[in-house]
This record gives sequence, structure tokens and C-alpha cells, in this order.
Amino acid sequence: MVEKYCKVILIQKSRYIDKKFTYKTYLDVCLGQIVHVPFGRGNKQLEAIIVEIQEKLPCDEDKLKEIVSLGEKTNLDYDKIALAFWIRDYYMCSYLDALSLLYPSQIRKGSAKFEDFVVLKDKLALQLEYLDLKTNAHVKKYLYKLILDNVELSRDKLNEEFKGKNISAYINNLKEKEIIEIKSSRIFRDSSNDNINNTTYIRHALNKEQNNIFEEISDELSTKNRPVLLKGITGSGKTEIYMELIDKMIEEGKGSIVLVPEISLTPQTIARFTARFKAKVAVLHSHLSVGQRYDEWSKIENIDAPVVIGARSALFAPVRNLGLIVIDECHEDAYRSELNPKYDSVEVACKLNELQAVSVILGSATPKVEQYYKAKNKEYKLVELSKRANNKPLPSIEIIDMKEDAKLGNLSFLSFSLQTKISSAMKKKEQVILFLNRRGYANFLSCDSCGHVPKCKNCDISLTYHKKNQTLRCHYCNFEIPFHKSCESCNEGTMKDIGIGTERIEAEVRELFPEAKVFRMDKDTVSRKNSHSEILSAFKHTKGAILIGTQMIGKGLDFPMVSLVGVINADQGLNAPDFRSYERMFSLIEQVGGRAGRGDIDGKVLIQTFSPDNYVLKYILNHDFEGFYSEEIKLRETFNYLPYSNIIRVLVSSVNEQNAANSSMQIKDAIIFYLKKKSVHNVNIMGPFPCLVSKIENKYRWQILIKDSEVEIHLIKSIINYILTEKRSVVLLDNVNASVDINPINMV
Ligand SMILES: Nc1ncnc2c1ncn2[C@@H]1O[C@H](COP(=O)(O)OP(=O)(O)OP(=O)(O)O)[C@@H](O)[C@H]1O
Ligand SMILES: [Zn+2]
Repeated sequence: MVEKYCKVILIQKSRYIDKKFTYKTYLDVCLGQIVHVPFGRGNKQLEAIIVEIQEKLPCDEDKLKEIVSLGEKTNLDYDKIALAFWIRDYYMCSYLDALSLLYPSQIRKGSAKFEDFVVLKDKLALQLEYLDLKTNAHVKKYLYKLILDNVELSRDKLNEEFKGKNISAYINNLKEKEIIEIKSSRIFRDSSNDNINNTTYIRHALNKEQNNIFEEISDELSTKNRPVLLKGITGSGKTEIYMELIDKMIEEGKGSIVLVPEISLTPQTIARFTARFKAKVAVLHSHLSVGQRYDEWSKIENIDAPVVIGARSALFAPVRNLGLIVIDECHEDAYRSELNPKYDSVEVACKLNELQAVSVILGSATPKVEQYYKAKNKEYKLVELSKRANNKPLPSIEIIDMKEDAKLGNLSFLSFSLQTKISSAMKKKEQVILFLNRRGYANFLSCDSCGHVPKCKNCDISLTYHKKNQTLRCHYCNFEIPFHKSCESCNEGTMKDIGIGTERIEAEVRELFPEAKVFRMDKDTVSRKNSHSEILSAFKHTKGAILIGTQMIGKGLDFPMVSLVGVINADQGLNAPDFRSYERMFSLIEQVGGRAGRGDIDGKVLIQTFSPDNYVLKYILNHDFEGFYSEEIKLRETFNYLPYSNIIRVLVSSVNEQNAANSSMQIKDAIIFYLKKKSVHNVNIMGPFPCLVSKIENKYRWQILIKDSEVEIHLIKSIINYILTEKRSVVLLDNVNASVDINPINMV
């Protein structure tokens, strides 16, 4: 028997043993297989995944231990393992975290479901038995009839049908006589969404502009195959082009993956795909049970040229012969994981393009500045759709200075102008969308006597007032306390509400427009399964309706009756300490505004602001992405932000504040020490300092920010990696955790 040498990754959470270990074996192993290995001095048996197999003895390894036994085989092949290793290096996570993306523990835990079926073997014999039955043998008669009428009957369904009656004896009797047999078959758990399946879809032939773009993309994919950035204004018909490309893949026998920012927010888009590609489609919802997810995965493995639709993790679905990845609304932050590994689906997809020549299409009306920069620099192929599919113009935009309104004595959160436009839309039975990216009634409460602001007991954040439930709620950890009108701190003052949320806008709109049908869509109204699509479908079918919502309503909605979109507060989020805040403002407003005027009626967007001179608004006014980009990229260059440099954020957290602070100091010292050893002195290291939200869920949070403009990012990363694994016990005090984020989207 030949001896083989396997490098394995232990299935253990500890960062200390996040390395490849070599074992020898005489067993018949394969790559990606789970094995049991002896580990440590006590030779404790642990599970591990094989990531490399060699036939030659690695020279630096003597006295190798031997694999004890074999476990299940997985879908992890050479390509997948290579991708996981890249993810580990790039995003600085553990091997196990990276491998778990491609072989999730949920899939590991799941199992196929089997059910017993009654199968008719001898029809004639059963017919004879049936004729012999006594007239009052009702149960038996009904049972025999069912079996005669159906080729196969699920045993569970039969039990349900004959609830309370024992039919086992009858079935056993037929089995003994060899009239029927019992067969066990695999069944797939139902994971479909009724609202999605009931939608009708009309297939459009591509118009001339779409067709040109389709040809251009096809050309690129068949020759150079760089990632393609499809920049198309809202309503330009990007989705139709994706579908045409997918059709092409199917013809070639290749599978496709379509990523959408959030499955539940895009029922319309999913419905279009399901209606067009039918049984080829597998939808990976985020709320699938372990069993349902397991079944969807095996379905995907077994469909020829499947079309998988899902949120960011669907990128790792087990599609055989993957040909195309489409990332719709590629500017969305949702493509970035905030849990370890903190990967970015767009970057990983582009890596797949490089490693495995998978075609990648990134679609957006407002790509991220760094994405557009890559397209301009020919790293991506840039193609543009500049007209709406139905040739209608983009909605016209008006900016409302709320300071002027206040001078006129308007105390409402809706400007006079917006009120007038809403009422005219209501008279014409058109529809209106009002956008405010904050839920709840008021941002927070403050005592009018002592100024006390109720805060979360677990997080360093003020509580948001939810009027309907009369509660104060933490939007980070959901901690809740009942609302009291009088101040609990000074016992004298009264609590006043400050700022606005969607709940308050809803109340105001109902008061101002009592005739209108009002819908609200935010995290508080969509907690139930399917409630997103229920609200959207109700809105769609109601004339003269107003939909109020957070960023949830900005994605992919295509309602022809919407003539007016109101942005309640354009200034929101602009003061966040984040270099991306202008870019976010531009794309949010452009996207939400893009919901107006998609049908035959002209669209209008009203933007309320207290700072009408903000330069971003100037570009929004003319739908001028190009202008916005050229101004923004200059700022990025001046201040040395992405794409001109990378930011590495080391986040250190602990229940003990002092330990978090001290550990982050030690990490920083260690980074400087090792950089000096490499004779590197000019790295820009900021901090450590407490995060903007300095405590979440009882954990104190400190951070170090490193900007690499001069030095190779690989060097800094490898140093941090070394410190957080090899020197972990030295730099991290008790109960302290550290994680790394490359170019984080969230800096709080
Ligand atoms: N060739 C066509 N002929 C007629 N109608 C079309 C055509 N292509 C697309 N449409 C329609 O135009 C509308 C917009 O198309 P689609 O949703 O694909 O655009 P989009 O660019 O993905 O939009 P957004 O980014 O704003 O969500 C849809 O109602 C779609 O059915
Ligand atoms: Zn909290």
C-alpha cells in the first residue's frame, strides 16, 4: 500500500491552531474529505479537512502521526480550496472560516430526508380484493381506492388522510400478499415562496440599445473575459440583459449565479427569474431551515446549468460548471460580510474571474467610486445603458430648502411643496413613495428639564422611541424598555422626542391625507416571513397609495403607477465619520428616485434638505454620476482614500474595557516593532482609540486604523496575521477578541 501525506485543517475554532498540519495515511483519501486525526500530546481525536495530498514525504516532516479514520466526502475540490486560501490571506480570517463559506456548517449538519412510499405492484389482485370488501368496510375501501388511483403514495400523507384510524395492519397485510411494496425515497423540503411563484412575467425582446450592450458583453466574455461593469440608469433594463446572458450560458450547459442585495427585498426581480427559468432556478433565502438549505444545495448540485439566486453567500453555492456570476446593484454594502470572514462578494467574484475564468457582470446605476475607477482603468470592461427601456426620461428633480419652509411657519416634516405634490398625485390616483432612512418614531428622547437621554444598558447608543408599542428600543441589540412620559433621571422634566423616523412620517401622512392608503416598510413592519412581498404586492395593486420606507424600498422596485418620490431628509448620514457618506447619499437618492416615472406617467423627485448647497445635490439634480465621480475621485486622491490607499481596521473588543484598551496598545506596539524589523517606518497608524459606538452588547470596542499608501499591503497584513496567531497569547489579554477588516464599509 502506498503511503500518502495529507495536509489538513482542524475543525476547531481556536486561532492558535489555525495552520496546516501534516499526517500520513495508507487509507484511500480524497481532497476535501473529513478525517479524524490524533492531536497534541494527549493525541486527542479531532476532526479535520484534507486540503492537500502528496505522495512524496515532505522533507521537513519526520515522525508524522497517522490519520485514524475517514469521515464524509465534501464538495471541496482543488479550485474551491484554492479560493478559500485566497480568502483567508486576503481577508485575514482563519482557514476554517474561509473553508466554511464553501462548505457551511449548516450543510454539514443537514441531511437528506427520506419518506416511505406505498407502491402498487399487482393492480389486478388489489382490484379483486377491493371487490371482495364488505359494504361497511369504509376505511379499507377508501384506502384501496386511493392506492388503485395513485402510482405512489407517501406513507406520511396517508397517515394524515386517515388521521386517528390505524391503517398499518391493512397496509402490512397487502404487503405480505405482495400486492404492494414499501419503498423509501428521497423527498425535497419545500422552500418556495407563494408570493413569488404567483407572479406573471412578460418576456421582452431586447431593444436596440440593450441588444448592442448584450453583443458587446458577449464579445468581451468570449475573448478577454475581464469582469464587466454594466452601468445602466434606473429602469434601463439591466435585468433583461442578465437574463439573456444566462440563456446563453444554459445553451452552453453552464450554470449561473445571480446575487441580489437581499432576497426578501427583491421579490419582483426573483419572480422574473423564476418565471423565465422555471425549474432551473434555485433561490437561497436567508431564512431557510437547515433541512431546506441542505435540499436546495443538493438540488443545485443536480440541476444541469442551474440559475441560483441569492444574497452574498449564494456566491459559494455548489454550481457544477459555473459560467457566469451576475451581481446586481453591485454598489450595495450588503455584498460585504460584517461577520468573519469579512469578505466582499464583488471582490471574490472578480477573483473567480481571474482564477477560474468565470464571467462576471457587475450591474448598477451608481457603482462605487472604486468600482468605477477600476472600469475607467480598464481593469473592468465598462458598458453603459443611458436610456430607460421604455424611452421615458428619468424623473425630474427638485430640491426643497427646509430652512425656507420653516421661515414660512411650516412645522411639519413634509414641506409645503411636497404636501401639494402628494395631494395632486392622490387626486389623480397615482402612487407616491416617501423615503426616510430611519425607523421608529423619534431618533431619541431627551428630558426638557435635565437633558437626560435614555441609553441602552448594553450598548453606547441612545434608545429609539417606538410610539406604537410605547417602547424605547436599541437598534443594535434590541434591548427594550417601556416608555415613561416623565424623566426617570430628575423626576421633574418631561421626555421630548427629537428627530424623525418612518413611524412618525406615517402618522403625519395619515393625518394630512386621511383618504390615502398608507403602507410602511421598514424593519419593524416586515418581521414576519413573506411580509415584504405582501406589503409590496398590496401597494402595487392599490391606486392612490403612499409607501413610506427605509432603504428597503430603494431596491429594484418596478411600479408603473409611482409618479412622485419624496426624500424626507437628504442630509441624513452626511455627518457620519466615513469617507463613503457622499457616495452613499448619491446612490441612495438616485436609486430611490429611480422608482418614479417608470410607467407611462412622468416621474418627479422632491428632495428635502437643510443644506441645499451641498455639492452632491448639484449632481443629483442632473442625474450626473460622471460629474459626481470626477469630483469625488479628486477628493479621494487628495485625502488618500480608496482606491488610492487601503484601510486596515483592527477591531479589539472585550467585556473588560481596560483589557480592550491595553490589548490594542500592545497590538499597535507589536505592529510597529515588526515593521521596524523590516526597516519600514512610514506607515500611517492611527489609534488605538475607542470606536464611535464604544460599546455594543456589553463589549467595549477599540480600534487601530492603518492606511497603506506607501508600503505593500501584503507586508502589513502578514505582520498582523503573525501577531494575531503566533503572538496571540502575548498581545491579547483575557477575554479579548481581535478581528481585522480590509477597507471596512462600516466605521462605527
Ligand atoms: N426591451 C424591453 N422592452 C420593453 N420593456 C422592457 C424592456 N426591457 C426592460 N423592460 C421593462 O422596463 C422596466 C425596467 O427594466 P429592468 O427592471 O430590467 O431595469 P433595471 O435597469 O434592472 O432597473 P433598476 O436598476 O432601476 O431596478 C421593467 O418593467 C421591464 O419589464
Ligand atoms: Zn443595545
